[in-house]
Amino acid sequence: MVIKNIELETVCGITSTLPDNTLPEVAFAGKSNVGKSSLINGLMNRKSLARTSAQPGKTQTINFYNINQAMYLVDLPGYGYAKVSESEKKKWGVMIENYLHTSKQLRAVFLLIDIRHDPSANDKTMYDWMVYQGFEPIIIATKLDKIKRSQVQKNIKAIRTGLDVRPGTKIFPFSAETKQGRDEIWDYIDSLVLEQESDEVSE
Ligand SMILES: Nc1nc2c(ncn2[C@@H]2O[C@H](COP(=O)(O)OP(=O)(O)OP(=O)(O)O)[C@@H](O)[C@H]2O)c(=O)[nH]1
Ligand SMILES: [Mg+2]
Repeated sequence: MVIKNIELETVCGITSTLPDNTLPEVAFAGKSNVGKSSLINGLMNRKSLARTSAQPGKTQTINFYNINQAMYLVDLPGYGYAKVSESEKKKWGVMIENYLHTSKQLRAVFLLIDIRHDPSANDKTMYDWMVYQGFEPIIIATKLDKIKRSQVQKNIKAIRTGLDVRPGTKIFPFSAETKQGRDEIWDYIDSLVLEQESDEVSE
């Protein structure tokens, strides 16, 4: 995707109505601080359009970035952030699940896992829930720059095992620091969006 034009078009809080978008969407889920907003900045070639923070719990709304008037990248709040109250956590959970459940334009869900750590129980619950909802989650192993190159395959295997992913599940390693993995992720997103365009032509 050659980025020509980006707009943060919609920001949805807990009580907002979700937009009735007509363009395809791809969404990025994962625990707080895993690097969702940083990945979206990396994909958009922007330093800080999506706000990021070393403190978990930065993104508290669902943010829709319109790319080239062709599609949306959707930044979700993280789960598993200990400092948020139980009731707040529940509301965020409901907001995320409601979006994933009801969006008509969602073409793919990416689940981000920190490449340094085995997936947590929350990660596994999220993965299983997505599969149960009929998604084929694509995994992005984030913070690739934080481990040695010789560790990469071993850690990716640990993510595969920890989530017990379905055979054939794609796992893309990515670093927001070096942008390694960016082109592969865009190629994959492009293939999803272009698929829809060719469907429209043939209809
Ligand atoms: N070294 C390194 N740091 C990263 C990478 N991706 C994210 N970070 C850092 O990790 C922290 C969290 O990144 P965010 O992008 O805000 O994470 P998030 O998943 O959006 O977090 P919430 O919005 O709180 O759910 C920030 O300090 C980032 O700079 C990466 O690939 N490499
Ligand atoms: Mg964020």
